Amino acid sequence: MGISLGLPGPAPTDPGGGLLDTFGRRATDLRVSLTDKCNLRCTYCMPAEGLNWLQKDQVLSRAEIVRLVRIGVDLLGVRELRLTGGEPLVRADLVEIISDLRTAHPGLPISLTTNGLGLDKKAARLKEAGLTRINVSMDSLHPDTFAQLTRRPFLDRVLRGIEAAAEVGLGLVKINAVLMRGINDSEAPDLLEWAVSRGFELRFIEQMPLDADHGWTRDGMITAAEMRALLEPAFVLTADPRSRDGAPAERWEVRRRSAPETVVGSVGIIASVTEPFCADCRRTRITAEGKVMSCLFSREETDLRELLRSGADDAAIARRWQEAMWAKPKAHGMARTGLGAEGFVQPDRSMSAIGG
Ligand SMILES: Nc1nc2c(ncn2[C@@H]2O[C@H](COP(=O)(O)OP(=O)(O)OP(=O)(O)O)[C@@H](O)[C@H]2O)c(=O)[nH]1
Ligand SMILES: C[S@@+](CC[C@H](N)C(=O)[O-])C[C@H]1O[C@@H](n2cnc3c(N)ncnc32)[C@H](O)[C@@H]1O
Ligand code: SF4
Ligand code: SF4
Repeated sequence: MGISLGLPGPAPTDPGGGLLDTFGRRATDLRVSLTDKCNLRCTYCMPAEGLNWLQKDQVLSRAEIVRLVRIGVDLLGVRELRLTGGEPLVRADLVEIISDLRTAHPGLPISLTTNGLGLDKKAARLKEAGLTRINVSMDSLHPDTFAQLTRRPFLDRVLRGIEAAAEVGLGLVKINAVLMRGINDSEAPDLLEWAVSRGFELRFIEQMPLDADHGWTRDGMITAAEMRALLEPAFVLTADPRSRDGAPAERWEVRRRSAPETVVGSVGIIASVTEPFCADCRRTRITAEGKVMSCLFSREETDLRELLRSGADDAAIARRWQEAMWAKPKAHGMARTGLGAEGFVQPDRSMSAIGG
């Protein structure tokens, strides 16, 4: 695939141009999906029966991942790396991949987004291999609600994983919770109390239309404004003075209403639907099978695996990556923001198959 028709001129081809798009944004934050497989079936992401998993040889190998990251960092201005999936912990060579990446890039921030299953056994090795930080997804502290949302009864195992990550010092542990109406929305204050009392940074996430079941509706989702209202009876939230710096999460300082003089932590709200942050988007994604997706909602994908496997040199791969990013849509895969609005088409890929 080349440059989209109608773009103002060709993509910059000197590597110094970085991963620039036609709206002047430069991607410096690389998200690599290590696998499409997962051991949970979250209702807002996967269908109950799972998906047609990629064959082993369709998935990027350890060496291919390391090479792509090196091209991103050394030639294209990537400054931060996130490993995700699917569920990255199901990848047997995860520790080795991180270790290779750390050896190649001693100063690169490398973080992992995971559902936490099996993290209790791997946290120490991940830290030793050079992982900088970790985000763990956990939507509920009630076993039944957790099982309803993930279709698996594994809350205890996730909690053990979070504890282990904190114990080995995997940076500031962030917890991701998608709020779903009538399921876990009433739990928002309890989740926040749990997180601040343990020193974790909780982030509430607006549900996006990226579920394989296509069950998302604009009216059904919990908005950022509702999230803040849900927290208000128990907490005072004030804008966090730290710079947002292109992050999806808008951060708020948290004080308990019962003791409003003390800041007890911070909470993030990720409002991809109602308060989008596309104008400052710095992301480039690579799927588990080696396709560049310039936006979570892109309908265009650019294959790098074929180049990797056909002997192309680094410069050719960098150029194809630059072309893909040059064609990045303005917002939400379109020329304007508007998830669920008229003209919006949900991508064929669900969140797990993109790399959330
Ligand atoms: N619209 C949109 N939402 C995103 C994007 N990247 C992540 N998100 C949302 O943000 C949530 C949290 O992502 P994480 O992988 O935990 O990390 P992060 O918030 O990007 O990064 P850190 O705060 O630095 O850890 C995801 O579950 C998505 O719902 C993006 O590029 N676009
Ligand atoms: C796709 S998962 C991949 C990593 C890992 N399996 C996990 O769950 O953390 C990454 C993040 O995407 C979020 N996510 C999945 N589907 C979503 C959706 N439809 N809307 C918003 N966030 C979603 C999950 O809650 C999780 O925090
Ligand atoms: S959100 Fe993460 S844990 Fe849940 S089904 Fe999707 S990939 Fe798996
Ligand atoms: S929807 Fe696309 S443009 Fe908007 S923040 Fe996400 S990846 Fe960036």
